[in-house]
Amino acid sequence: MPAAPILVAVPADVRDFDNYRWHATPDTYLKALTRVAEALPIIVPALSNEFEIAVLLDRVDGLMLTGSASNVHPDRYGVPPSQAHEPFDPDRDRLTEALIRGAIGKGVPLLCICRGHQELNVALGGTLATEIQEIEGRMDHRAMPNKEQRERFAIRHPVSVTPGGMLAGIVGAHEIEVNSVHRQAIDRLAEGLTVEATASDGTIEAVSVEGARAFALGVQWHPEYWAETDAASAAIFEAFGEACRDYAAGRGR
Ligand SMILES: N[C@@H](CCC(=O)NCCCC(=O)O)C(=O)O
Repeated sequence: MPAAPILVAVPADVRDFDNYRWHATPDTYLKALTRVAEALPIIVPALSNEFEIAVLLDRVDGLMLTGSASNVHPDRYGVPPSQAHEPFDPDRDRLTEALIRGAIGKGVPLLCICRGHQELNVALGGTLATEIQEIEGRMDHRAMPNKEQRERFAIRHPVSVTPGGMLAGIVGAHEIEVNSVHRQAIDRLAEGLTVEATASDGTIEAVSVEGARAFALGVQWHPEYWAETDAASAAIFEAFGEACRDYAAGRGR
């Protein structure tokens, strides 16, 4: 880790355990940021009514959204909520929507993973499909239930990377193997997003923000899980770290 590392904001999930309400984020994302992007992660509590988003964004060099078992509340994309959409984390939804819009507006580098990729689409006006494994022609993108993390993240499938796109430039391949731990996916793509990768069943696996002033990428899979061992996963975190360093240098940090 450099002496003056870049600072990357990581919005927290809200979880209740041990008789407390926690604002927390999984360690895999934090280690991928420190070890591969060479960034210092700053976990941001999902208390967006307690501070100014703009003040936070003024102080960080990047924003990374993690995956989570919770789903974006369907009210945010105009679909009536049902049990199939649960569980929810409304405080995270409120925080991430404001951060995504603020980061894109300001040109802060943005990496959105799994739930984060779905949040990016919703924040820009798109919608999500739920329980996609029940839709005719779609694959099962869920992890095996009740297994250890090593086994849950072991199931891979290929994704086709859009030739000439931002992701292709990062991973240097037309096809990569990705892990898959989700049951929702982008349904209507938000205006302003470009598809960067798709699965063979048509699932949108990666997007970028058209005309973004900095790195702005969403991936439906989990590069953080293999960031130290898989070339494509490492390349995504390295490129994000580089973009954050460029952004920091551009504003004299
Ligand atoms: N909840 C959404 C997002 C999926 C996601 O972010 N998965 C990360 C891992 C969650 C886990 O470990 O269970 C969906 O299911 O599509």
